[in-house]
Amino acid sequence: MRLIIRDDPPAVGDYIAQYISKRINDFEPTAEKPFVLGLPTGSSPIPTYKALIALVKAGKLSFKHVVTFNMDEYVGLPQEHSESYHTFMFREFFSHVDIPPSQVNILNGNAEDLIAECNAYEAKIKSYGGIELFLGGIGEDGHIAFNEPGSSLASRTRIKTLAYDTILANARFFNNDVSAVPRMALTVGVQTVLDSREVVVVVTGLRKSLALSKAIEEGVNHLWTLSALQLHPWALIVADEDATAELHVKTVKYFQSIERVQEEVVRNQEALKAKGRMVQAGIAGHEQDYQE
Ligand SMILES: N[C@@H]1[C@@H](O)[C@H](O)[C@@H](COP(=O)(O)O)O[C@@H]1O
Repeated sequence: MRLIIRDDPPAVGDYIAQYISKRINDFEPTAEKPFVLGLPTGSSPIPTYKALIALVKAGKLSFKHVVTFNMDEYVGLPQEHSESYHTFMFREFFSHVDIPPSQVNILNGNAEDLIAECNAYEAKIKSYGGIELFLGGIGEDGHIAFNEPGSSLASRTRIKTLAYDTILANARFFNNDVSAVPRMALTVGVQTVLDSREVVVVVTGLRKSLALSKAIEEGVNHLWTLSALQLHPWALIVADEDATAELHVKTVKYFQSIERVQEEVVRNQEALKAKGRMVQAGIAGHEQDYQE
């Protein structure tokens, strides 16, 4: 796992957008071989979405051959409701980039058969050969997607009852009316996230600091579902300074030293590539990056 620390949410957003952009561009997606991207909602990814939109507008990135799968959706909230994750995604991101709407996948929380909807979602992800990169956020209780404390770490897409903490936290999007927050959601499982080839998680703000320390400084634990990332071979958390408040100085220093080494490795790899050796050795793109 790697942890990158930046000063504030906009700097976190810029870092992640550059990172995702590089991944997509290196992948060279086509209609036959699209880049499959998992996406979250919430306020934390908004700076990333803004920075990705800017890259598209600058002609440096295209979503034409990207297929997306969103993490979750409320159950029973009309799709056109201002706080449905469907509305959120089009408002904050999809309407501003060149992705064909037919390549956007979001769980239908109003499906007649919710279990069939979840199973079909898993099957559709599989039909694309899995998710290349899953971007995620976390709740204050360390949940990823809507995998609330106590969720099975082997879980897949399913119906979830929201934890009281999450209902309270999300009431801010419903005029602070707790009774207006849906009680259930459809969500990808922890295992669905772990199955993707790469996971990138944005963690910003002081209110996420306890969850971050629980997830990376303690053991894998179903009460802090983000901690399952410790089992992933290619996981990256990008946090702002505020979110690191509960971490040990030693932890922060360790990850900062990794970042320095990583920069050096990437520089060396790029120098080698420039000399044409990488191509001969058959090493290209994704594999050349440094991983802890
Ligand atoms: N289901 C979503 C999560 O995917 C998201 O990570 C979390 C945090 O939201 P925010 O970024 O607004 O703190 O909110 C909801 O619970």
